[in-house]
Amino acid sequence: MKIVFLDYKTLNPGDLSFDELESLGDVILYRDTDVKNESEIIEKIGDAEAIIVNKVPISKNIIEKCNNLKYIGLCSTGYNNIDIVEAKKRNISVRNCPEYSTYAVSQFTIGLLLEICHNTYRHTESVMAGEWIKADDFCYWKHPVIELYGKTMGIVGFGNIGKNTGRIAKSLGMNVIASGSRPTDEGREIGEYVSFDELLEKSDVIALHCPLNEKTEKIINKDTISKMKDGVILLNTARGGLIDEADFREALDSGKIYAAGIDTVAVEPMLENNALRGAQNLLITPHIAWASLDTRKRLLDIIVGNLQSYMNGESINEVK
Ligand SMILES: NC(=O)c1ccc[n+]([C@@H]2O[C@H](COP(=O)([O-])OP(=O)(O)OC[C@H]3O[C@@H](n4cnc5c(N)ncnc54)[C@H](O)[C@@H]3O)[C@@H](O)[C@H]2O)c1
Ligand SMILES: O=C(O)[C@H](O)CO
Repeated sequence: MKIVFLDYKTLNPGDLSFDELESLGDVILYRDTDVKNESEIIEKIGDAEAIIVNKVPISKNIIEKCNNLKYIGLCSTGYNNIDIVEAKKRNISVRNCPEYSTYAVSQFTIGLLLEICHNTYRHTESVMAGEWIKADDFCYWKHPVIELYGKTMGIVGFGNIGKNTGRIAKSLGMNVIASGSRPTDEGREIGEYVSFDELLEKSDVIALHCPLNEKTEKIINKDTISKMKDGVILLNTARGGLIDEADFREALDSGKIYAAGIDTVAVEPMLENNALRGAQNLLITPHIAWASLDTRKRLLDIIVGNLQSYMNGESINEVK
C-alpha cells in the first residue's frame, strides 16, 4: 500500500524512528508541505491509498482530485484541518489520535495558570537584576500573587484533557464547573455541569478544551466576554480559532480579562499582523503543549496502530 506522510517534521524532528511505520507499506515521507499550496499537496498525495497528516489541510478539492485516497490518518487529536463531511461522503476512513497528550496538555494548561498567578519568570528577572538587594523588606512583589483555592474554574469541553485539567484544578482547591459535554459519572466526580452562559458568569478562570468546529468557532467574542466576570483569567490550549482575537485583545487591554495563557492562535504559524502581538498580560507559546518526547513517542505508536487496524479491517479511532 502506498502511504504518504505529508508533514512529519514536528512529530519527529529526528529523535524517533519510523521503522515500524515503514514496515506497513510503501511509505513516502515529507518533512514539510506548504499548507497554502493545494497543487503541491495533490501532487504529493498522487495515487496514494493512505495519507498521514498533522496540520496540512485536506479540503474537498484535494479529496476530489486524489481519488485513490481511502485513509486519512491524523497526527493529532484535533481534526479541524480535514473536510470530514467530504471524506465520509467518499467512504474515506479518517482516524485521529485521542488521549496521547491528555496529561501533557492539562499539565501545560495549569502551568500557564500558575505562571499567571505567581509571575515566577518576571520575579526571577527582577531578582537577577538586583532589585531584591535594594529592597526595603524581606519580600516584595512586582505583580499580584494569586491564590487559586476557593476560586472557580470553568472548563469548556469536558473531554479527556478538560477532565484532567479539572482534576488538577480540584486538587488546588478550586471549584470546577464545565459545559459543552454530555454529563458522565466520571465528570460529575470532578465538577458540576452547567450551561455555557452560567460558566461564563461564574468562572474566575476559564479553560477552553473543546474541538474547533462550526459550532465552536469564535465562541469567545465580544458578546461572550461581556458575560464573564471582570478580571477573569482565560486559558486556551485547544485551538486558536475558538477565540475572536481582535475582541480578545480589546478585553486584555481594557483589563476585563486580567490575564491569559494560550498555546494556539487562529492561523499558525502566527501572522505578522496577529492582533495579540505585544499584549502585556498574555503568556503565549507556539503550540507546544503536546510536544514532549514521551508524548510524541506515544503519538507515533497510535498513528502506526491506527493504520495497522485499518489494514486489518478494524475500526479504531475512527472520527465520526
Ligand atoms: N495544544 C495542544 O498541543 C493540543 C494537544 C491535543 C489536543 N489539543 C486540542 O484539545 C482539544 C480537546 O482534546 P481532548 O483530547 O480533550 O478531546 P476530547 O474529544 O476528549 O474532548 C473534547 C470535548 O469537547 C466537547 N465538545 C464538543 N463540542 C463542544 C462545544 N460546542 N462546546 C463545548 N464542548 C464541546 C466534546 O463533547 C468532548 O467532551 C482537541 O480537539 C484539540 O483541538 C491541543
Ligand atoms: O490536536 C493535537 O493533537 C495537537 O494540537 C497537536 O497537533
